[in-house]
Amino acid sequence: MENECFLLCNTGSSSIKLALASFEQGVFNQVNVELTDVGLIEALQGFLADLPSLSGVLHRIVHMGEAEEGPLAVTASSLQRISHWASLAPLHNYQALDVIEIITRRFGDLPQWLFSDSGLYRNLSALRKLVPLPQSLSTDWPLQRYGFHGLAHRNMWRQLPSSLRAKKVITLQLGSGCSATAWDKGEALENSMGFSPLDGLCMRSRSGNVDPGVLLHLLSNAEFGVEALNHLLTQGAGLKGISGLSGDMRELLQSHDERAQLAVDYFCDAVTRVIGAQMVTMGGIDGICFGGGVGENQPAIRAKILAPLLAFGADLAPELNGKNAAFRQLNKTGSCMIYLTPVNEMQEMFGQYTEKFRPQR
Ligand SMILES: Nc1ncnc2c1ncn2[C@@H]1O[C@H](COP(=O)(O)OP(=O)(O)O)[C@@H](O)[C@H]1O
Ligand SMILES: CC(=O)OP(=O)(O)O
Ligand SMILES: [Mg+2]
Repeated sequence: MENECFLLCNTGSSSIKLALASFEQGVFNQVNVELTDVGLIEALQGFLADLPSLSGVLHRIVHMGEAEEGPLAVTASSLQRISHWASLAPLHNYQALDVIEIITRRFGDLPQWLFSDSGLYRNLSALRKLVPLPQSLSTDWPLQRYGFHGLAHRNMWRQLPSSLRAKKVITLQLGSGCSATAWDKGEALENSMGFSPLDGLCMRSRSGNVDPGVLLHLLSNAEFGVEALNHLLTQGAGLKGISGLSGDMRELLQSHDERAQLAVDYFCDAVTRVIGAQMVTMGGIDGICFGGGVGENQPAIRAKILAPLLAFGADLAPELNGKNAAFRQLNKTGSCMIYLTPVNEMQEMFGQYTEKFRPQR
């Protein structure tokens, strides 16, 4: 039926995004609720209070190991899969399970569909999957790199002109969680997150890369157990940990505190370095895309990240790099195209759903 309506749910680490969608209108009525102001359940129940009749519910799930991108039906076994990976994505999978449970209680056996954020990377090369440890150490949670933000990265890449999609591109999702994906001819070659969404770039409250020696040192203190370390790396590190002030880039940019400025510098440097590493392993770069709450809204951060990359053809045009967060090209010259690609994971989910299930007319 053409006038079906779907509910879309995206539980991020700092926000829940909810929307409706139909085949005629696409995604509409999207609300983004920052979970600092309101709790997850309150936000969801507020949205559920006044809904048209639904034909299905679509969920973004951050860690599903090497499951396909989606849509995957919600069944006992797919729910078990979300639980299985939850300890590696504690800011995401548990909340998504809560959302699915609330919806199941409210709507009974209304079809629900999952879209895996790690699915984009299920076919990485053996080299890119490698974690340099004996593989026999863990069988239930294979010690390898996965990668996340697949929906966001695919959505950014999709917005590019087809000539650029056929080349070497890096997409940057800089939000609460942050990651970079290297694309060559439409294939995702790697993501800066690895075994878990803690890896790679410095984030709002997640550490990104840390010398494992630091972690061993912290654990050698008898009063500092695994739980405390997990809390530190997921909720007390990154921008928040460095600044001691806040993980929110808006607050750091307004602050004159030295630690806040250092946190911003560290964040930008980490992104520049990852672009550098991905560019070199791809053997060049033709385009860079900025997305996510920080990437879309902060021209100064984009400029700081790209400044060292001028020598590699990334020539950001200051007059195009303004506050307006709409899709556009940000360079006029230079061999590396620069784009602002506002991320819409909801559109990506609904697009994938539509491709598979829209009745043929
Ligand atoms: N105008 C802005 N300037 C800088 N940072 C912002 C702005 N708006 C949002 N953010 C940051 O982006 C994050 C939200 O980005 P988003 O991509 O929606 O992230 P997520 O999906 O990870 O919650 C917030 O946590 C906030 O720190
Ligand atoms: C994977 C991840 O970190 O997601 P988010 O940025 O939505 O928290
Ligand atoms: Mg997100």
